[in-house]
Amino acid sequence: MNPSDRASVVAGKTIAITGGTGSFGSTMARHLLANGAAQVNIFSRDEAKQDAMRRTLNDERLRFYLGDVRDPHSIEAPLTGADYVFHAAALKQVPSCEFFPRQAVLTNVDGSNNVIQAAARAGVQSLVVLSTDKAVYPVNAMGMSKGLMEKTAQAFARNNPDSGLTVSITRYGNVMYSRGSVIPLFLQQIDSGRPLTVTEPLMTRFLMSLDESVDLVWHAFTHAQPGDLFVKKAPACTVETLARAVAKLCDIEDPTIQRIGMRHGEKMHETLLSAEEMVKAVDQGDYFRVPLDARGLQYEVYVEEGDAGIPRDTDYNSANTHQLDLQETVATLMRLPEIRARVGAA
Ligand SMILES: O=c1ccn([C@@H]2O[C@H](COP(=O)(O)OP(=O)(O)O[C@H]3O[C@H](CO)[C@@H](O)[C@H](O)[C@H]3O)[C@@H](O)[C@H]2O)c(=O)[nH]1
Repeated sequence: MNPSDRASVVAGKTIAITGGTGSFGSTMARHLLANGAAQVNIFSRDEAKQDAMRRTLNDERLRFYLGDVRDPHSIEAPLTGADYVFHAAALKQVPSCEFFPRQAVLTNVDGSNNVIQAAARAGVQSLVVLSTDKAVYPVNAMGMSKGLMEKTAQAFARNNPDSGLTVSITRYGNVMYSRGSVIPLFLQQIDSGRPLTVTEPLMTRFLMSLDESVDLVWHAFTHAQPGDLFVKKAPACTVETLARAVAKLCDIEDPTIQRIGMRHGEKMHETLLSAEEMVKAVDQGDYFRVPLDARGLQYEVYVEEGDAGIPRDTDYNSANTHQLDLQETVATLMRLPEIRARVGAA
């Protein structure tokens, strides 16, 4: 989609973003304002971040709402009059959700359901909920709660075919340089002369930039049918390659690597689409779209009339996607503004 198409979609519209002060939310807000949105409602729990965003963006089309997705009343005001909603509010840290799984359920499952119900009541046209590769074949509480959020969104679409609300889902992998993630950690370790802590050298992760995650959400909300799920195709690399690439950018050819082992709830490889989803996935070039399974519970009808094929494809994971080598990983990192600023490139 080119920039003028984006403008035609959001010009004059009101858009609400839950978790709007996070890195996704604030980047999306900038895009929406630049494309002529009439109003952008930022909903989050963090008054200090809201104040900082108000000062930094300094745009009277921004409205700020304090609240928590766990509190259904607090969501009503920012969704009233909204045409589109992006639901990014979540508990996202894998280790903390392992220690407090009930908190993950309250925010990621119940809170997301509150957002979906409030959006339907408010007459919102399109709601995109943000999920993660960790929701597929989940092994940790964060991924399990995000998986249930996806099921809640799909069930809403299946159970409310006459609703004016289109709910869709985007899943993405690791967003490079996101707060608390491994790339800024490796840079800190280099700065303080410490070894680079690598969990398992051969562990792989999909790599995406923040801009690519925003592109995916744009793609979803301009192409979605109710209940659709979208992923963006992405390359991956091993964490050892990532560590060596970050070191190389700092002119260190042979960094000291300390192996620390897997953390709570981690997987060796992440999966963006399960084998079962790959069977149904529509290849849209840079994206896969997985349509809603809109069947009811009377499966015999579908076996006689429909496709009784058994899922037989393989999943789309961070070990079978394109693997970036050291040079490619360096080049990928160099596309990030934070890295370019750091190494003094133009
Ligand atoms: O000291 C460290 C810390 C992490 N890692 C590895 O680096 C990779 C990335 O780790 P991290 O940046 O902490 O991200 P993840 O734990 O993979 O989770 C991130 O990526 C998810 C998408 O997969 C998001 O949903 C989460 O919110 C986000 O924290 C993983 O393989 C880790 O094992 C290391 O090697 N050394």
